[in-house]
Amino acid sequence: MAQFVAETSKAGAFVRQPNHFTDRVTADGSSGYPVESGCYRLFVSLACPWAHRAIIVRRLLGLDEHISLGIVDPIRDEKGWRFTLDEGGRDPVTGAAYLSELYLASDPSFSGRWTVPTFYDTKTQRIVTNDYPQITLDFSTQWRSLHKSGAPDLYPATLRADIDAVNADVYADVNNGVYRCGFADSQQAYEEAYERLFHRLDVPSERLSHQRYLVGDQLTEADIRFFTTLVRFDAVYHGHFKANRQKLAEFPVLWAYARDLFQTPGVGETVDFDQIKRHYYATHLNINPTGIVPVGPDVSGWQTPHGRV
Ligand SMILES: N[C@@H](CCC(=O)N[C@@H](CS)C(=O)NCC(=O)O)C(=O)O
Repeated sequence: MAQFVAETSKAGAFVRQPNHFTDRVTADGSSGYPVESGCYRLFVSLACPWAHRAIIVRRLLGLDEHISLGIVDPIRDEKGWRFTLDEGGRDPVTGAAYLSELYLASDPSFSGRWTVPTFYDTKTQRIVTNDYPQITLDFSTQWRSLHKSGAPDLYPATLRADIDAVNADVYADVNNGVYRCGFADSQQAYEEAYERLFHRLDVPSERLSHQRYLVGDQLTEADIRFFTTLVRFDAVYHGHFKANRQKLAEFPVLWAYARDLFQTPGVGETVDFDQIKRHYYATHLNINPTGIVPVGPDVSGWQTPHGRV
């Protein structure tokens, strides 16, 4: 039985649902949602790689001063993401007990999965977007007036074409590729996803042996997107999703690269291995019916010197 039946093809491959809310916050406000400090709330799970991108970019750009963060319980129940980490089991800003309440208040006909990240406007009390690839690009380009001084340019105009090309491959074969391994409902779909995943890990391994970052000589959106999958690799994807040709720690270049990113101020602090493991192992019960969460791996290696320059 597939993890998500509605998102499984006849051949047993996982085909991710499209994003439903695709409005945008813009610098000039032409979208109806202007950039404004203190108005918007980002709902995340610390376990979720798509949400993790937004957490990291928000932090690196200093937008944590301007966009509040709502964190759901890493373990969903049959009604989805819950605010059980908050006092009284309700999000303190919206009063919601479940993220689904915000989806249905924004669109009563919504019938897909309620997903994080969700970007919410506290003024109109509506979801602006759950379009995760656009959220971080807009943080970089539209929210510039509120970036902290010295914030990195994670999506520089001159590198955008390269960043977009790398992101497209990494999305298909790595970010979503691990899910295509884990949620495959046939041997063939799993093996295809597995081959593509490890091919796509071998290619940047070569590139990263002579350059510090994926595109150009600076940290960009491409590195953040790659990182959120790499940091989960040994803890969950290797075992739970059967992405097990190698562990990340067995790829010398990629492992050093990932540690370099982890040790970048603002990045490692956003990683919560406990919530990551509990979410995957205790939520996808089709894959792990006992719900037992593994004790390992030892994550102390993330702090060891990476030696990259
Ligand atoms: N919005 C995208 C990606 C975001 C996403 O998949 N988030 C996961 C967590 S990593 C989620 O919220 N899943 C909720 C669910 O499966 O019910 C999608 O719809 O597939």
